[in-house]
Amino acid sequence: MNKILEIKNLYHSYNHELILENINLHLLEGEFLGIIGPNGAGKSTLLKIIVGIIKPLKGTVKVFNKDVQFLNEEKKWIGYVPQKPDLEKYLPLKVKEIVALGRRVANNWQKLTAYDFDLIDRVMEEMEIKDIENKIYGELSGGQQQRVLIARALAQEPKLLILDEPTVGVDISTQNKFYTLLRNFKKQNTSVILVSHDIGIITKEVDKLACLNRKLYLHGCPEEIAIHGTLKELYGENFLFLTHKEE
Ligand SMILES: Nc1ncnc2c1ncn2[C@@H]1O[C@H](COP(=O)(O)OP(=O)(O)OP(=O)(O)O)[C@@H](O)[C@H]1O
Repeated sequence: MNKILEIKNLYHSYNHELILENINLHLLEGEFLGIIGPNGAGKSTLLKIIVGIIKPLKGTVKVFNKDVQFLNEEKKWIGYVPQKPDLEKYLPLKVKEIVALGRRVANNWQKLTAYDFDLIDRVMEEMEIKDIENKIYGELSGGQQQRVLIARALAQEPKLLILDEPTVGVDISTQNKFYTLLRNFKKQNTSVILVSHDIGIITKEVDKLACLNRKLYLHGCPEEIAIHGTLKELYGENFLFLTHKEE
């Protein structure tokens, strides 16, 4: 199977403080990787490096077998839902216009076709925002905005979908639909990287789990890795709370 992502000996620092240390991981086509770790562990930073927003201090990051800094056309195959999007940018836009932006990236800013419009409608229906398609993004609730951003990424039909805590502020019913959607992606061979604090759900849904706290503690199948000991190491005794007291 094709390698979608390969990270080797990655380091990153902010203001001389090491945030990511010797990270090595890879992702195959159609795989679903979950990343967990406490606040400040470097998860968002790692995603930003994978997307190419931040240049790492050291190490290599290959996406679609190419150095991420040199991606051109391939950039449109990456769908990214950031944790804290730049809201100002979208304020005057309607919901359907933001979702269409995702589609425009994918079709190289050409005139939208019937297929594009159909897809935009479909993802809005899937994320249950069709009824608010004419509302202004900046006037929506946090959870609604999050659904719009997910729909925008889906409209890109990405080969690699990167989600930074996408279900924060989203109600349970939408969360469930969202995870069903992610399972469908797997069938279409889309690779997914999901950062979440919901360890209960993430360990159930993903193929591979990466436990990060500046270093990568574990990277493997959730069933195979000794998650109990690692969570304790990552989170301290509070890990029981994080795992819904199931451990
Ligand atoms: N632009 C920046 N400049 C300086 N420090 C930063 C910057 N971005 C993040 N940091 C710091 O780097 C560390 C890792 O941040 P990051 O957002 O990657 O963590 P995280 O694991 O995503 O955390 P959370 O779970 O709270 O979202 C934190 O200590 C943060 O304060």
